[in-house]
Amino acid sequence: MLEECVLADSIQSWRHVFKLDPDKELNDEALDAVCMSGTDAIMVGGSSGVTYENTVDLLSRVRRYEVPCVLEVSDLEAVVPGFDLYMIPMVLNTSDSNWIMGQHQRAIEQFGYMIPWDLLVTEGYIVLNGDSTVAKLTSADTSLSASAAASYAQIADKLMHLPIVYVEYSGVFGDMELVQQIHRGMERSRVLYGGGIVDKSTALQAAAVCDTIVVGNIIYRDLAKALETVAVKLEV
Ligand SMILES: CC(C)=CCC/C(C)=C/CC/C(C)=C/CC/C(C)=C/CC/C(C)=C/CC/C(C)=C/CC/C(C)=C/COP(=O)(O)OP(=O)(O)O
Ligand SMILES: O=P(O)(O)OC[C@@H](O)CO
Ligand SMILES: [Mg+2]
Repeated sequence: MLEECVLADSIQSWRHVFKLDPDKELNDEALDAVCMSGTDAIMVGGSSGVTYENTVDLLSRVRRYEVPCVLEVSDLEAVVPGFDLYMIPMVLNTSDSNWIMGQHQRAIEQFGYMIPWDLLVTEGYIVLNGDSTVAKLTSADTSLSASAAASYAQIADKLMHLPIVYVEYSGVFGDMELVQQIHRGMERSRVLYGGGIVDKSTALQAAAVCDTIVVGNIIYRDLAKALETVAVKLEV
């Protein structure tokens, strides 16, 4: 568990994050390897099939370890108390305001005084894999040029002062030149990159052009390869 005074600031030092999906099975041995890997944080989240029950279950299992554990909120029904931080996505490249601030407005109205504001960290999402669940769910405009994507990132950084720009290619390895162009334009926002990191090589390529890499699906497909990606903490 993180000390309260460093909670939201701690994201500034993250180089590597494992994203665990409550809707997917991971046995105790695999979870032990992930939590003891040296990763900077475990992010719990998914864009479908996330429930209160499977989120509580995963949190309680990760809590056996010292590693920070944060919830990426994708469904209000699955907001569980007890995480170190709550990451709040706002999708920048959609014209559906529901995913920019509609859900957020309803969440704030519903949770009201219960919201631990100091624990909330907003992520400006730029969703770029048109085949991903998250792109379909949010009707994201994924056919962006590098300069268009970089402009969205600048809105997050310079107009909205968001702490995080999340370049989301969930499921495929993205365009590293585009990610680099986004990263070069940032003054304050930290750039998280996720999508198709499947081994040390892809991890190193992504880590070279962003601040923090996020490794997801490969955990469930080839754990040894997933664990290789933590090497970016030493090599970049
Ligand atoms: C007491 C206590 C703990 C109070 C809680 C305080 C709190 C957190 C209050 C809520 C405040 C708030 C403003 C909440 C926002 C609510 C909400 C639902 C916002 C919408 C977020 C959003 C834009 C969701 C869209 C989907 C998305 C971007 C999900 C992120 C995760 C992601 C991309 C997963 C990867 O998905 P993918 O690989 O494509 O698909 P699979 O899951 O199938 O693999
Ligand atoms: O599952 P992958 O493709 O590793 O993507 C990680 C993360 O960005 C998903 O939200
Ligand atoms: Mg996924």
